[in-house]
Amino acid sequence: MMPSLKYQKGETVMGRWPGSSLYYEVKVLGFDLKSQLYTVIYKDGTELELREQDLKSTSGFQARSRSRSRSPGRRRSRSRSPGRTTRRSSSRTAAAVAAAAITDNAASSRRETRLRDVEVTLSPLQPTKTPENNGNNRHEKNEDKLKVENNTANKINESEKKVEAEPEKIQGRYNLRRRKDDGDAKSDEAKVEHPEEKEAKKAAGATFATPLDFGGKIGAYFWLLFLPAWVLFLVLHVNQEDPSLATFPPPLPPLDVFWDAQALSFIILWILFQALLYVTPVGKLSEGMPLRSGERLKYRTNGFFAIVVSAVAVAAAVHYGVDLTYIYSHFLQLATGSFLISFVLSIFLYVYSRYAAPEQLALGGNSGNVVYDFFKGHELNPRIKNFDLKFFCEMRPGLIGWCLINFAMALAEMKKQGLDAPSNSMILVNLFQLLYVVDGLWNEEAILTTMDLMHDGFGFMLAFGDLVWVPFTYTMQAYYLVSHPSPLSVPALTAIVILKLVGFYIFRKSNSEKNAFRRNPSDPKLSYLKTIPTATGKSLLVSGWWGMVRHPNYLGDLLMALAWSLPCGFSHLLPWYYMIYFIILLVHRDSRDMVECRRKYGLAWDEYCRTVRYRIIPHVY
Ligand SMILES: NC(=O)C1=CN([C@@H]2O[C@H](COP(=O)(O)OP(=O)(O)OC[C@H]3O[C@@H](n4cnc5c(N)ncnc54)[C@H](OP(=O)(O)O)[C@@H]3O)[C@@H](O)[C@H]2O)C=CC1
Ligand SMILES: CC(C)=CCC[C@@H](C)[C@H]1CC=C2C3=C(CC[C@@]21C)[C@@]1(C)CC[C@H](O)C(C)(C)[C@@H]1CC3
Repeated sequence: MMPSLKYQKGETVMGRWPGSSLYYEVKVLGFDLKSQLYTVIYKDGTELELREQDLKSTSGFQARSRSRSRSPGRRRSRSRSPGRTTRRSSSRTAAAVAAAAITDNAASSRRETRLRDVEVTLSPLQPTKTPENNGNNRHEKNEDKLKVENNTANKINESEKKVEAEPEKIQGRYNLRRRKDDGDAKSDEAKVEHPEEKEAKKAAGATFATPLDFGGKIGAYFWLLFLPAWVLFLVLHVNQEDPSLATFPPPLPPLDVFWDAQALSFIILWILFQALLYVTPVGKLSEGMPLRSGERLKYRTNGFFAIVVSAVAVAAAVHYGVDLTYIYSHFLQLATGSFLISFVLSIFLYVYSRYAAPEQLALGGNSGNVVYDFFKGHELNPRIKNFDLKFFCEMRPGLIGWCLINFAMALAEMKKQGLDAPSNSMILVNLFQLLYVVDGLWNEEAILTTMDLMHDGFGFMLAFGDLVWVPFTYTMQAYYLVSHPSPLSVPALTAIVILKLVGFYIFRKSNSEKNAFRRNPSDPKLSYLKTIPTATGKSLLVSGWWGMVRHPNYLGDLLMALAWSLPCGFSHLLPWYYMIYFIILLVHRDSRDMVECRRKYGLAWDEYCRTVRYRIIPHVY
């Protein structure tokens, strides 16, 4: 029993879908005094947390005529209603709706049919205007007040073929979030929000979290210590004459060897140089995916410009006598300097996030545990004015620095081995990884639809990953080749190049296909693709690359990783480190994504998984 509460445990009431005015039948499971939120469960088993204002007694609802609900005008107004969301529950609720959407549909064998061009048809009910309704949600008077029977809610009506319409219209029909063209989000919010709602929202944002990853709170301590230790191990290990497991662990140098003020200042200069290029008003301003608030951030996607200018600057420096092999000889000190910067940045990010609005926090980094949130990233998109720290760090200093380090290793190899030109293996590693980075920067906009940008907060994991892990461990193959020549026969070289190109083709095509689809689902160029609609407004691709396996981009990436290690031969495990790490990383990312998508899309995701059975490698995994 929950005394003196409006709704009691076990009671069946109507719960609002945050961001819309749709109501679903839910059962009250509990009430959290601290956050002042009710935990409710939908008929499909999805749990979420709602504020009292978003719950209504069932008696206040009555059935609405079907024809009214289907009128395009009404549909439009519904999709455009202000997204006064309960942040804490929005994504789980979306899953609930998605689940409802597919319930009636799951049994039918839609897999063989063309899955695109289907319409989500709601069977809504309208609440009568009871004093309770009016009292709790005054601002809703002008909204459609709808109740949807949970188990019959969003029928996939195959008979009603949706005409290939302009994207606006299609999004208007499905997208239940606030859209940019609905006007200024903040002013709308201001119109409808009451002080007590603000408080509830604050609480919602402050306490909601998705399930903990990476071993939870204890895991966060572990990773905080393990990741820097592992980089240190690799750097010391690769520096040995014999980097085999027989010389494990590598000897630890005296502490003063780690520190070099000059190395630190070079790193700072490099980051500032990249920051300068980032803010240069050259290149496109791209829009990110809609945030929970419905807002879309703008990003300066001038990465290709940045790498071209950086290459010119590096070439000029070499021309004027700068010895880039400094990077090889001071690798440890440069790594230490980068680590310090990433650590200080992470502390800044965490402190900065304490001043962020609840809706700006990352759901996955909002556990309430300082260490976990520090590690995972508390704020989703920390920005200083328009300078997006996560986007910048992920795409610029580390990524372009990776190519710079590889180039320096090629020069170091020539110097150390007395060569006039780098070895074939070194050229392959340099060109392959350069292609990877240049491609990432050329298609920089595509990163806006990846997990890191959409879901992961910016904290130690990514700051360290971007500034230390990428430049100082992804360069292991090139570093290894400096003192461990690995000659390649022509057939071996040809086979490796083919492998790289096949991997690259799969990687690029699949990433571009998803990115194009997410940006404009009704792009005529994608009209041949089959999709599963979900009630969140987004559809899932079930043919093309994303119909082959659930992560075709990971498959391409893994083939490329193999092509990066093969030129180093099989004498040591060290150059295979990236391949091994990458398998672990991508399998874990795939699992994280499965959990996230299951939560977002509910049964529609299960339907996708039934249709596309393999995760990364067709018929294997
Ligand atoms: N070199 C490196 O160190 C690393 C490279 N990468 C590479 O970065 C790229 C991005 O990877 P990552 O961010 O992990 O994941 P994805 O780019 O694959 O993004 C996953 C998201 O795509 C959407 N999605 C999933 N399935 C479908 C579908 N069937 N139809 C439409 N949309 C779908 C979902 O988001 P929603 O539905 O919300 O849009 C899902 O959350 C990959 O190529 C990966 O290989 C990644 C990590 C490290
Ligand atoms: C163990 C640990 C510290 C994990 C951090 C993981 C990060 C190193 C990676 C997470 C996702 C990444 C991506 C790229 C680099 C590595 C990180 C930051 C990426 C920028 C590489 C270039 C690609 O073209 C890409 C843009 C698709 C890719 C995006 C994901």
